[in-house]
Amino acid sequence: MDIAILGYGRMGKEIEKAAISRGHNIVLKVDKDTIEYDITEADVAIDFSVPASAVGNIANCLNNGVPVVSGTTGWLADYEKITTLCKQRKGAFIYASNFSLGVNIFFELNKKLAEMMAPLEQYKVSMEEIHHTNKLDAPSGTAITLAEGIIENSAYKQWALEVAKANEIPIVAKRIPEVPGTHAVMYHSEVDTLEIKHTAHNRKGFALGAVVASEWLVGKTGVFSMRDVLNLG
Ligand SMILES: NC(=O)C1=CN([C@@H]2O[C@H](COP(=O)(O)OP(=O)(O)OC[C@H]3O[C@@H](n4cnc5c(N)ncnc54)[C@H](O)[C@@H]3O)[C@@H](O)[C@H]2O)C=CC1
Ligand SMILES: O=C(O)C1=N[C@H](C(=O)O)C[C@H](O)C1
Repeated sequence: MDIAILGYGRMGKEIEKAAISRGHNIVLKVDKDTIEYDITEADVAIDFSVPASAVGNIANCLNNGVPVVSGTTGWLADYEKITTLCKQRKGAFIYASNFSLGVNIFFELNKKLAEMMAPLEQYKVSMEEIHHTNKLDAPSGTAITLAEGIIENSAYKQWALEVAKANEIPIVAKRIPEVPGTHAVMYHSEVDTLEIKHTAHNRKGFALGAVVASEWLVGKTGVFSMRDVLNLG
């Protein structure tokens, strides 16, 4: 396939390597100083840019009939606007806060665990995410997806950064140089702590997942998630 990379930063460069290793061509590399480009040169576009540019980049793909995979986090206030546009244009779109296989299995475990812990009032949930110091958003998109998975399956109503009220899930966001991404969900009681944790050792899993998602998306119409790509039900 001919792939456009929108955002040629840490992830854009990793996606380029993963795509080439799977036999694809990179026909466009768009970054903040790219003045003009024709997105229709690509069979599919993969956006890992910055929160402020993601919506414009995705809309440009959908308006030009190019399927688009989005991994950029921090723009979800406009998610409905994008999914509406995708349906209007009969386009193809996937967003995932995290494209790695391990985290997508972690998402499923987290939902199942939340369901099991929900009746046990002696346990209080909390979350921690750790990322490199260049990250623009907090909490991470992955932490938000994990919190949403708990909210769907328990009496918790909302998440909050650091200080949480009753019925809110407290998320601590730490920034430490070079950390690719670590997420933990903890249930504390007076007698013990139950913890599930995912630690990314590098960015290869995110990149491979995004390329696999782009291969899966081409030829389809609709709004999809990694659950569809990985057939997780
Ligand atoms: N969903 C997932 O699996 C993952 C998501 N991410 C997310 O991907 C995004 C990018 O992460 P990194 O590559 O680490 O950041 P980065 O800062 O290394 O790269 C972002 C790039 O986007 C460029 N950019 C700025 N404006 C642009 C525009 N208008 N069009 C195209 N590019 C533009 C920047 O100049 C920069 O090169 C972040 O939102 C991050 O949270 C990161 C890793 C995994
Ligand atoms: O910015 C990053 O680096 C990452 N961002 C994603 C997120 O916000 O969850 C995914 C991964 O944790 C790395």
